[in-house]
Amino acid sequence: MPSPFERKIVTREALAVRRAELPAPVVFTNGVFDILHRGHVSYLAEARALGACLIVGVNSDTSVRMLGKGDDRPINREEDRMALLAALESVDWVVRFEEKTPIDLIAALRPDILVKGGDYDMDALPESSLVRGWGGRALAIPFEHERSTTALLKKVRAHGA
Ligand SMILES: Nc1ncnc2c1ncn2[C@@H]1O[C@H](COP(=O)(O)OP(=O)(O)OP(=O)(O)O)[C@@H](O)[C@H]1O
Ligand SMILES: O=P(O)(O)O[C@@H]1O[C@H]([C@H](O)CO)[C@@H](O)[C@H](O)[C@@H]1O
Repeated sequence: MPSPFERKIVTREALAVRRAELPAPVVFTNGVFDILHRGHVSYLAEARALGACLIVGVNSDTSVRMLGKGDDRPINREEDRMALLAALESVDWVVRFEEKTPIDLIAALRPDILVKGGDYDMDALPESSLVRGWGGRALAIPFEHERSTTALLKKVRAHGA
């Protein structure tokens, strides 16, 4: 039987239908979240605190392979990455996207606030212009903890060598 938190995992279509009844401001972020770490959970908590609900767009496995992160990525398959995110208190909804970028998903959900971590220059992202186009905000949350999936994998491989 699925865990209760798995109810947070929904399709783009189902969430778009419910968009009008979501508590505002609606915050949106996206990413691969291949090996969940402290940097992720801290920024997701901060993102949630910016609004009344948080939607996380998650790259499908096919979509991750388009990003060039490495032949062995993702390490964790999409169902697992989405379940871990859904188990977090800060996360209200988890939605998979199949494309290389979350542009179509953002256009379907029209969030009030778009958030990424501090490794992104928001002014350089087409997603930011999209959200700003309907009066929304786009901002990056500065890193509090220097962590990354890539660094963790390097560490694991160095120990295994
Ligand atoms: N250390 C961190 N602190 C805060 N936010 C982070 C951190 N690392 C990543 N993020 C944010 O988390 C989201 C998902 O990032 P991502 O999956 O690329 O994490 P990552 O650990 O950097 O992975 P990879 O090493 O595979 O690129 C992005 O919005 C990114 O800006
Ligand atoms: O986990 P990542 O590498 O932060 O996720 C990517 O973010 C991209 C970003 O929103 C724009 O460069 C996005 O295009 C990509 O699909 C991943 O979600």
